[in-house]
Amino acid sequence: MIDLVDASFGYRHRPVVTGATLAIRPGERVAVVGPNGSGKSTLVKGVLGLNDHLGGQVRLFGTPADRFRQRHLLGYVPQRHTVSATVRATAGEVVASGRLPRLGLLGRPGRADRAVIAECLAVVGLGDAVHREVADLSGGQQRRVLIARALAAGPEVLVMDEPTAGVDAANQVVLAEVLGRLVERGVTLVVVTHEIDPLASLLTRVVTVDTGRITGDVPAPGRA
Ligand SMILES: Nc1ncnc2c1ncn2[C@@H]1O[C@H](COP(=O)(O)OP(=O)(O)OP(=O)(O)O)[C@@H](O)[C@H]1O
Repeated sequence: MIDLVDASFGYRHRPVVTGATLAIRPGERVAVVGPNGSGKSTLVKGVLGLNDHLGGQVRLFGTPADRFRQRHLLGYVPQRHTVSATVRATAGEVVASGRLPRLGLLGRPGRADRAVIAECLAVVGLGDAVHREVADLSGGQQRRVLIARALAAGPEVLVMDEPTAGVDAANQVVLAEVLGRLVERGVTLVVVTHEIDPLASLLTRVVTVDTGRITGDVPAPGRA
């Protein structure tokens, strides 16, 4: 699904991650760990085409990244605690924005799209929040709205940047349950995280990044 060979990524032509070789297969649940500033976000953003690809190969679903057009197959939950306090929108509207890549020429959601949007909110445990303003939701709930938004396009791989950061213990359990439901549906997960423990039962593999390099790639604890 994701295949990097000696790949480098960075910003404004300055490399941050170099020599990254990594293959992620369907059904894997991969944690990306490492110190602050080591390049974890840069690595996953590079896979998603959100920064500069400065060298090496990136293939997505078997296609070189620069020719890959099925972007909806890769969902992304960015590193951000909340949606945005400056945007007034309902949870349903935010999730609908994630459906845009799958809408037809008219760009208006039909009945089937609305059903997908409702289902995505249900998967993240917010089935009753479709008409609620996101600004009125807690930080953990807003994080789950962002996961639902990423799911709305029907991705096969979900890349999440620190989904549990800044979320209290109770909500971490809820988030882990949400991710467990995604795993049951066969979604492949790539999760940048500082906290492996809340996700331990889900993970199959742990990739370590340090000073811009992949320095470790091992089965998750208990899977060796
Ligand atoms: N948009 C950007 N423009 C320029 N440099 C950036 C940008 N984003 C990150 N960097 C730099 O890239 C390096 C790695 O940052 P990155 O966010 O990938 O690390 P990280 O491992 O995800 O860190 P954290 O755990 O703190 O989120 C840092 O030196 C950072 O300053």
